Amino acid sequence: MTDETYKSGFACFVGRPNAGKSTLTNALVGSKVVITSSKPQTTRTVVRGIVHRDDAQLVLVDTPGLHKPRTLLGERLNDLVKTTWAEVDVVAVCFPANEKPGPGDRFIVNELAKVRKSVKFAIATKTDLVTSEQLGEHLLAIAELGRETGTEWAQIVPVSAHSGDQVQLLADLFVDQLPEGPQLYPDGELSDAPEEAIVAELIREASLEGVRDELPHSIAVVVEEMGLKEDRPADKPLLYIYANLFVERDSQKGIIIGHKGARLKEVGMAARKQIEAILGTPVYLDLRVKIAKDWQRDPRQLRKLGF
Ligand SMILES: Nc1nc2c(ncn2[C@@H]2O[C@H](COP(=O)(O)OP(=O)(O)OP(=O)(O)O)[C@@H](O)[C@H]2O)c(=O)[nH]1
Repeated sequence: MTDETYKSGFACFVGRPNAGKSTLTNALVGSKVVITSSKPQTTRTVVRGIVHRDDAQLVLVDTPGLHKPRTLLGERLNDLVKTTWAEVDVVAVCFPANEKPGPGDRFIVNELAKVRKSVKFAIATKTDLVTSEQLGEHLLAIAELGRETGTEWAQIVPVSAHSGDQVQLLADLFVDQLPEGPQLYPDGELSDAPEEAIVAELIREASLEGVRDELPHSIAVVVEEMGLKEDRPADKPLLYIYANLFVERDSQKGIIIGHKGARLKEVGMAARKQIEAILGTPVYLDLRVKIAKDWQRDPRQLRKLGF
């Protein structure tokens, strides 16, 4: 007799920027889709990807980075992160194997240690970038960080999202932690995000390319209108997207738009290519930059922008 118990639940990746969380999410989901939540600005709220298996469904939730809050947005984001940690079945901290665990990692692990009831995994990501000796040292450093902070790692797992090494094992270990439960999403669904949210996130990502340090949290994207153009033949559809990109200040507007609009044009093209690849339809993207003054500090504007 086979065991027919079906399991379902949630896991969430945390880690410093560039730790490899999104890439690992994609590797687990098995699709190059950018996976996002039901709200705009998803990497800052919650990002979900869904791993479908015969025996289980694993919903991956991504959270924004935790940081020292300086604005109302910063505070809300940190609260959101901790609420998520307490609600998921597993919290997995990603430590890139090619970088020594540092103060940033310690900060995250310390905060996580305060959330007592969650099951915690440590993941050594990007293992393809290091030798086995280096990986060994890295794993010891992770274990040590656990001891120092009073964090009990249920698993310490080395993986490479690029080569695929151990990705399957990681999925199995996640599933082991899930409770018995029903299928939460229909077969084949990769994300519960409405298309508008995916599109907004792709535009935001493209607009941050190369200016992340200058404008870390200052950009919000709202898709105002999206639909198939009506006057097109059925075999030549064109998706019309009208989106606003909000920045806080005039100077930021200049950065986004660039000299004679050159940068905005690049952003639009990069975003359009990504959107077309994911939605499978040619896209006409109408992108405008607007100023929503100090939106991060203004509760009304935050609500309007989806926070
Ligand atoms: N060699 C190698 N590079 C990787 C691997 N996983 C991710 N990367 C690279 O590391 C960089 C960061 O990866 P992301 O997945 O965007 O990292 P993240 O943690 O989601 O980053 P944030 O969104 O900034 O928090 C990208 O350039 C990836 O291509 C891996 O397994 N091997």
